[in-house]
Amino acid sequence: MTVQPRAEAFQKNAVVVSNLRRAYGERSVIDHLNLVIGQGEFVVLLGESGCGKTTLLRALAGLDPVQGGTIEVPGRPAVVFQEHRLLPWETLWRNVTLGLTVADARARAAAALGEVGLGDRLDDWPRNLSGGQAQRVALARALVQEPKLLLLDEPFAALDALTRLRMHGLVKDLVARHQPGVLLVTHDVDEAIRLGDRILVMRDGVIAAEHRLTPDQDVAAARAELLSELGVSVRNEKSPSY
Ligand SMILES: Nc1ncnc2c1ncn2[C@@H]1O[C@H](COP(=O)(O)OP(=O)(O)OP(=O)(O)O)[C@@H](O)[C@H]1O
Repeated sequence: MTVQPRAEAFQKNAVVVSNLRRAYGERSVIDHLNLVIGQGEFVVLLGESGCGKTTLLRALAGLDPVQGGTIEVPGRPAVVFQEHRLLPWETLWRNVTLGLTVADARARAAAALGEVGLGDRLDDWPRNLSGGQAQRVALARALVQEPKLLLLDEPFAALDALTRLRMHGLVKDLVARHQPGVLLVTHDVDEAIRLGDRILVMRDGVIAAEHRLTPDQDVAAARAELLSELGVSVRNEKSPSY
């Protein structure tokens, strides 16, 4: 279990999770988990299938009840899922501002869609979008809420490799501009290294390891270490066997 330095917990707009417990019946899936996400910090949660990543994300989103501990989130988090979850009967700009009660909704949607490169598609329909474009609309819909916490549950997993790389660049830019705290759930070690300021390796409902990445990071070494923590054997650092 990783306990963050106390100083971080007092940072403005930080997300603070203390001693979190989430159980299904008698079975604990998350047990005494502690986590701090600073404003503008990009945290990646990496872990094998079934270790509790989505459970943690859903608890942070306020979608599920918890059985112990506390979660402090500034404002209402925005979530982007693996599927875009756009409403097919609404135009793109209406999808982006659905649930927002603001007078200038169309202008806000135009700005958000502009930021994801779809400023000329306001009146288009979800059915006319590629997978990557639909995920960009989902991102615009999240960012238009100006969240202090952005939760990303494998939003790039269904995209082809090239589109995924482009989305990484876009998300990195958007986060730098808007400065929400981010928690990204992924299985993809390279995605974690590319995007994260900090990578948390989750195992059996707790954070088993933590890596803070620096710009001059030795990527091959970080990848080898993460794969080993995930229990994946590698033949050598340059050609991981996954
Ligand atoms: N509604 C539920 N009822 C009972 N058990 C559940 C429920 N949802 C999840 N679980 C269990 O909780 C554990 C963690 O699930 P979770 O979906 O958080 O894992 P994950 O790390 O996100 O996995 P994946 O990477 O495959 O999505 C699993 O053992 C799963 O079977």
